[in-house]
Amino acid sequence: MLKQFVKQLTVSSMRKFSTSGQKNFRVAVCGACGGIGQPLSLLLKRNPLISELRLYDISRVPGVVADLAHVDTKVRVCGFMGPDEICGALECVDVVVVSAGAPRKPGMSRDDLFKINACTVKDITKAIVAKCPKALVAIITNPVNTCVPIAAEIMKNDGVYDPKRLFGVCTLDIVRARTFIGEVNGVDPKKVDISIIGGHSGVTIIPVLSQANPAFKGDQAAIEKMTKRIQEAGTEVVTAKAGVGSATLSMAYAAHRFTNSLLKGLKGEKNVMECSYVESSVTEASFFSTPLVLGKNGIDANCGLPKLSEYEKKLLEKAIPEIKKDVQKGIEFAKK
Ligand SMILES: NC(=O)c1ccc[n+]([C@@H]2O[C@H](COP(=O)([O-])OP(=O)(O)OC[C@H]3O[C@@H](n4cnc5c(N)ncnc54)[C@H](O)[C@@H]3O)[C@@H](O)[C@H]2O)c1
Ligand SMILES: O=C(O)C[C@H](O)C(=O)O
Repeated sequence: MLKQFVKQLTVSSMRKFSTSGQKNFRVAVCGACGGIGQPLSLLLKRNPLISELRLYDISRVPGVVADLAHVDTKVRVCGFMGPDEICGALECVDVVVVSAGAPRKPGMSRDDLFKINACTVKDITKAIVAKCPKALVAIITNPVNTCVPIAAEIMKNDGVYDPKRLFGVCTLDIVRARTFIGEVNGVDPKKVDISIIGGHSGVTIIPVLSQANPAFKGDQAAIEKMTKRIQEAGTEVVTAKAGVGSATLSMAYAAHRFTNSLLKGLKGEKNVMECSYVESSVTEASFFSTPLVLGKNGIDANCGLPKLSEYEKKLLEKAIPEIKKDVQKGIEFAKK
């Protein structure tokens, strides 16, 4: 019955659109009915670059689709529920955003989610390989540092891996840094330009405060305090939510910003830049986040390491072994 309802709402989902036009991209959200997936889908429903939004989850899809479909924008909303329907969700999409998987509870590290989420990422990647191997793939699911290498290995095994098209979403770290620096500097957060390099967990999150624009106002103690606040901001939310999840609204906002940048790049817009955790030769870690220029094929250029202060160089030294460990864990899991 439920499945029939979902299918009714997907009647036109298989209609093909040319992606040579500039504003008719198809985007799939995997984990669309979750805490991040729902507000993210709402933001995407309002995005003028999107013609079709495919919502995939293992439960609650009919209700979310019926609700979202009433929003008065042109974006067509289609629902797909359960593993039997994932292929329909991914057929010929341009961008896949993956937020499927469990969030942290207080006391857990992101790495503690590995056991629960690694299989989810593996299964979704297999479907991506089968149905939309050329799509840009943005992974939100934690632990990002490990989930992205898992997806890369699965794609490699099937001979469809293109490192320019696979991204770990770290945009929430940037969004937070802009907010916190805006508060301290007394400026509009939207005017703050900051890069965050490394990965997306604890000490692997390296805010490059020395290059912030406008310059970060504060002595070394203030720099260290701000660095720690940005590194621990996810835990701040997990603690405040007291067992019912982690960041969802700010994450949906950040994921929409990142997805929109991917779409602007695909559309051919110039100078689209985002930091993202991708395969990299910039440091010894084979995956690493640095500022990237986005274009029609995903990554156009990796801008490499920004200039670092002595303090940031020490943060980098500490982060690299952690990221290498996280990457290795993903590679070993994918090989099993
Ligand atoms: N990258 C980041 O900055 C960042 C920020 C916040 C949260 N996260 C991570 O995002 C993930 C999702 O968080 P949330 O708050 O939305 O969690 P949630 O539990 O509210 O939602 C997750 C959704 O995924 C669905 N799901 C589970 N297994 C699935 C599968 N195999 N296929 C399809 N859907 C499946 C669930 O049904 C649920 O609707 C977590 O792993 C969390 O740690 C990452
Ligand atoms: O902290 C978490 O577990 C979720 C996410 O990675 C975040 O940074 O908010």
